[in-house]
Amino acid sequence: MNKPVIVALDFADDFECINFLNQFPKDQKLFLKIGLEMFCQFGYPFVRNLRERGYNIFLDLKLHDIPNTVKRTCEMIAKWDVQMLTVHASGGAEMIAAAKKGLAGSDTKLLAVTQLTSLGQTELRDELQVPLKSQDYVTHLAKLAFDNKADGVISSALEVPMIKQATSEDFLCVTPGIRPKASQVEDQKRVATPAKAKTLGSDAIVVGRPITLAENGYQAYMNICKEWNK
Ligand SMILES: O=c1ccn([C@@H]2O[C@H](COP(=O)(O)O)[C@@H](O)[C@H]2O)c(=O)[nH]1
Repeated sequence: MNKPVIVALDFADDFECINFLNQFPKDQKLFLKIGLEMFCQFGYPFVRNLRERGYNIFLDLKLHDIPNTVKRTCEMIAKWDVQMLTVHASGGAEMIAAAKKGLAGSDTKLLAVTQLTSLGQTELRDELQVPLKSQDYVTHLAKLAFDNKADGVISSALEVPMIKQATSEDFLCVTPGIRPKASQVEDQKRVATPAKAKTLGSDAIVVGRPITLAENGYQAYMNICKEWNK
């Protein structure tokens, strides 16, 4: 897989989303992330519609439930021909393994979310009561995901070298929390620029608001691609 810039489609309505996509040239091969906001409103027909238009799809549902429920959900999603799906690594070894079993026979990559990029060291310690350093916690969850046959993880770009060292160079590190130098950080805590993510070895970056809220979304996307592909 080429190292893609994945655009997070966090829109309140599908009309706004399609208008956004119409800014891009027809032959632009886009990798799109559908998250909870759009999936809860528009469901599978929306996913199918975008697949039929030729887009690659990262379905970011962050599943987190008992193993049987996650497995049965993954069996359904396995029929949807999406390229990536997320579960929470903190759901545990059995749940991650069950998700992978559910996806058997499909080409969907299973990615486990480690520590959300909106959580920093303070939140980890004071709110979640995890006594580890953020990088160690992320690496621990990544190792759990690797040992239970996930294809990769979601982390910040900052942890990628440690994750690759603890798992394998081929273990996918897909990194949100990407902020080009000039943009606001908003609710993200562990952030990196596209250039920094590339240097650190991310396999794909996920970018939402710096593109979707830009005055010219296409130009913002192209600027990020230029920095990422340099
Ligand atoms: O740890 C995580 C896991 C998922 N996300 C998702 O990525 C995008 C980021 O959007 P921005 O607007 O670029 O902040 C968003 O859809 C999140 O749900 C994440 O940010 N961090």
